[in-house]
Amino acid sequence: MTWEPPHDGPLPQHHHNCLGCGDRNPHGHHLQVRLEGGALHARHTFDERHAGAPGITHGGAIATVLDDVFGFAGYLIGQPAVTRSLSIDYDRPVPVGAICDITARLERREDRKLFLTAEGVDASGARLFTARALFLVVDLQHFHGPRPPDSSARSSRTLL
Ligand SMILES: CCCCC/C=C\C/C=C\C/C=C\C/C=C\CCCC(=O)SCCNC(=O)CCNC(=O)[C@H](O)C(C)(C)COP(=O)(O)OP(=O)(O)OC[C@H]1O[C@@H](n2cnc3c(N)ncnc32)[C@H](O)[C@@H]1OP(=O)(O)O
Repeated sequence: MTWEPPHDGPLPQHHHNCLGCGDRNPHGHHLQVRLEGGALHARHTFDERHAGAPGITHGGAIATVLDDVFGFAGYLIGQPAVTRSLSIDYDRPVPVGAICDITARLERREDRKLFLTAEGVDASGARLFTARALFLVVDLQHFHGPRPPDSSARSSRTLL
């Protein structure tokens, strides 16, 4: 079967329990990631569950969201890929409850290595954070380790 690049629009979640994008993870961010002109986009609002200092989003929550948005790069190339390295510059505090627009791009590919960049901005366009990541393409065997007991969470609408 020939793989075709996806069209602009919403991309499928990684799987239902994914911490970033899974629709059935009660602790998840429920990200909805879209492809727009070759870039990955997510509009997200962190809430009180994601606070570090009062009213300010925890840096780890931002890292989770960035990692997951980068994880959609697999859809750009038609192969799964996982994080090998993730680096974040936190430029400004991200207020809890404020809209955050995240854009990630695949800058280049070298064999299995995907070099990615991302930026998050607030509603006024001010930069909140930037990030770089190295993802490595893996085969589906990579995911065939121990499985969660609730295998019913998988469906044909998801990859895993
Ligand atoms: C059939 C159709 C499929 C269609 C698929 C479509 C879409 C896919 C969608 C979803 C995929 C599914 C879900 C996952 C996606 C997202 C979830 C969010 C993201 C995550 O949550 S994901 C979990 C966290 N993640 C991990 O759980 C990884 C743990 N880890 C490992 O499993 C191994 O670590 C592995 C396999 C990554 C690599 O292991 P390895 O042994 O194969 O590779 P190695 O380490 O040797 O590195 C290879 C080359 O990278 C160079 N290199 C290494 N580090 C570097 C650095 N920092 N800077 C520059 N270069 C570097 C080396 O120097 C070498 O370079 P060279 O090849 O040139 O020698």
